[in-house]
Amino acid sequence: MAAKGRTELEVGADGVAVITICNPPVNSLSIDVLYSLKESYEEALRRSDVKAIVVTGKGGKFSGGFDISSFGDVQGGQTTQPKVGYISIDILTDTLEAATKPSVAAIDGLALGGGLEVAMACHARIATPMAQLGLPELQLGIIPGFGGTQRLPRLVGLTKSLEMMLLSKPIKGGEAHELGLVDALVSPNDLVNTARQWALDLYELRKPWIKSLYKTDKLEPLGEAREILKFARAQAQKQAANLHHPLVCIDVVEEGIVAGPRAGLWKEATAFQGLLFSDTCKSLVHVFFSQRATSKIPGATDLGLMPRKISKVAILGGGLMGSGIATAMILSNYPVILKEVNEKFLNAGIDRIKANLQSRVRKGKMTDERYEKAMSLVTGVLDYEHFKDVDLVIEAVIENVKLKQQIFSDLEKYCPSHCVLATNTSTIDLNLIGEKTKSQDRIVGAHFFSPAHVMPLLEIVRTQRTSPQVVVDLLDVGKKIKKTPIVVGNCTGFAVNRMFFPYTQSALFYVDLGLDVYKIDRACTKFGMPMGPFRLADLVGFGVAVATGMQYLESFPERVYKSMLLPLMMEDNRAGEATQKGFYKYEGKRKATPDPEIMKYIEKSRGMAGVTTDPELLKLSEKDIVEMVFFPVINEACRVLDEGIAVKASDLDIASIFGMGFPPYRGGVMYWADSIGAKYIHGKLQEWTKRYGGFFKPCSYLAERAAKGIPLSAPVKKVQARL
Ligand SMILES: C[C@H](O)CC(=O)SCCNC(=O)CCNC(=O)[C@H](O)C(C)(C)COP(=O)(O)OP(=O)(O)OC[C@H]1O[C@@H](n2cnc3c(N)ncnc32)[C@H](O)[C@@H]1OP(=O)(O)O
Repeated sequence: MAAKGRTELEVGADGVAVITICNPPVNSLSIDVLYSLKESYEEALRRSDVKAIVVTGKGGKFSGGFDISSFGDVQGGQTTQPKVGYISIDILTDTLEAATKPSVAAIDGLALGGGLEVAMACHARIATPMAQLGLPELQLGIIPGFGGTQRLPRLVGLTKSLEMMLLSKPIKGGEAHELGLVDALVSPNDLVNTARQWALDLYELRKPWIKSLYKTDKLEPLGEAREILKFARAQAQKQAANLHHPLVCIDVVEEGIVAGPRAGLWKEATAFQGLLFSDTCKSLVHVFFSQRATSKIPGATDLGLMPRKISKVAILGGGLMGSGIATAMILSNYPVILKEVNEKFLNAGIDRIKANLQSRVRKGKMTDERYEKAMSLVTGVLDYEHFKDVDLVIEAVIENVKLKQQIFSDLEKYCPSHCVLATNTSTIDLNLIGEKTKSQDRIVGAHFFSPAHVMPLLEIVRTQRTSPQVVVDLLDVGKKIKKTPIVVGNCTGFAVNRMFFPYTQSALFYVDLGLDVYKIDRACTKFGMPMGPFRLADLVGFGVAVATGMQYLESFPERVYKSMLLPLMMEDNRAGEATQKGFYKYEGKRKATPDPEIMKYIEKSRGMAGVTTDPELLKLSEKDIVEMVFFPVINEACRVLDEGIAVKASDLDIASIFGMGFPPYRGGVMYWADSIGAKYIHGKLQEWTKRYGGFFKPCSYLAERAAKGIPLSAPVKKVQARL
């Protein structure tokens, strides 16, 4: 089998051996690369014409870390792994760091995970200002495994190193220099030459020859270190109580501080090995590759089309969504025309954009200068005069079909013929919106999630007539504004909202049957959702929830539960967080407090539904509740796949994580479903159908796969995808 990457060794007349990591696209450290690194080092150490060593990466990237694509093979036992500690101790510590010749890492682009760990085993590091350095392993469910838990605290101190590891947050070259992680900052053109000179300076002892593993000056005294570790443990528990590996990371760091770095390295190597086989790691690696796969769209991105240049964007509507979308655009330097119907609404829209940006300034994420520059990209208008040279329009007005139809026929008149015409509707069929135009080939959905400048998902909706070029254009804009796109087909609710509609629906149903609102929310948050269905309904607002419900009722009447609870509460101006009261009370800073008063609405709703409460429901465990809320979501996700609305199951995993906050460490809704098994889910849905009725009826896709033992995520063959 051909080697997966290698290193190259080149010895200069100055006596410096430059070892270059070559494994495109990100110079990941496959086992082949690591063995080759060891061989190159051994050769450099052997050769009498080599005085010192520089390690760098090909093509302006040091290394993106250990080869994640090999994790699957390792977990499945398809490849034999080196013995525990071989890479971190035998290669990086006892070959690189303990070498009799000094080495310097020359870092441009990425030095992530194993990449940074290799660099930290060198005796000095030179970086460019734009280089990104970090240990993001925890986002893959593992811990740094090549000595990072030991060397990073010794180079930047405990507090900063824990922050970088626990938040998987890389830093730029400049900050790394200030912290002492890198020794000098230079331009990319000077990088290798400066590193060569530095290596020779080390060789000549003109500069100190430092082994990071044995540095102690940055480490806090033991008492203080214990306090920092205690605080980190509490924070890790608070942020993700279901996750074990952040605590393992802290334990391993502690071991190095208490028992010495060599003991720390051993503990790290053993823990790394164990975590590599955990369900959390498997799920998070699935998420990593699924996220990258969302922008590979059959029939669009495989046609060799290049995205067209989008120089100017127009947004219609300066409400919550429109202003959020405008904010996302200007943050990525797109000039934006914001159109409203009158001066008052326009000013309110501009003020919202200002408020979005000011909040970033307050949090220290944006300078005043950058704020001014971003705001200068927005032009507020009341007519279509400025639309003659726009390349992309995003309509974000209220969900009214007639209004949208009018707008799209106006857009056809005023925008140039190449302009992409996008709508941010969250539910309305795109064919209906474009019905009065002849521009169906350039009409597309650009469904953002609120707040649009924060939420990472962009649902791109394609009708049967939308041209592949338009999809490619929008994918490119999505990438530039740093969104994760999923491309889906056209139907009421599209993929994301449709899949998650049963989340609230089933919850409302169980409340009528006697289950407690807060118990349901608690079970869902313990499972890992950012909020339960009732807290979510409060956040979205009952008005929106009811309006969306009406759309579903029209399209899928057989599986909409007509609860009266929301309309009843709305009658008393109890419509969610915006009215300070919904299922919770809101006082002060968005703190949600349970409110016993809701019982009177629940009792009335139960009476109107004519249902008797089911005492069996009161005995349910949290696991049962989670199943009862999520299995209908899985059922709908299966329909979405079966109908070809989504291309692949992993897109729905990403949609559930980035659109709804489904816990990534469970791999997304379909991945989680397969971990439970179609047969079990089908059996439960059938049982509830008998007991409670048609809302739970398993769809044919689910029934068939359960019967045949086929995973729900296995590719859909029989239907022609609607894309
Ligand atoms: C023992 C050690 O401690 C363990 C480790 O090192 S674990 C690995 C730690 N490293 C990481 O977590 C970094 C993961 N990668 C990333 O965050 C991002 O890919 C990046 C910042 C490096 C680049 O981002 P970006 O430029 O947007 O490109 P992106 O599309 O993500 O990646 C480009 C390609 O490289 C692949 N890739 C990125 N990092 C990789 C890695 N570490 N291993 C294998 N493939 C990798 C991606 O899958 C993608 O492949 P594709 O083109 O076939 O889809």
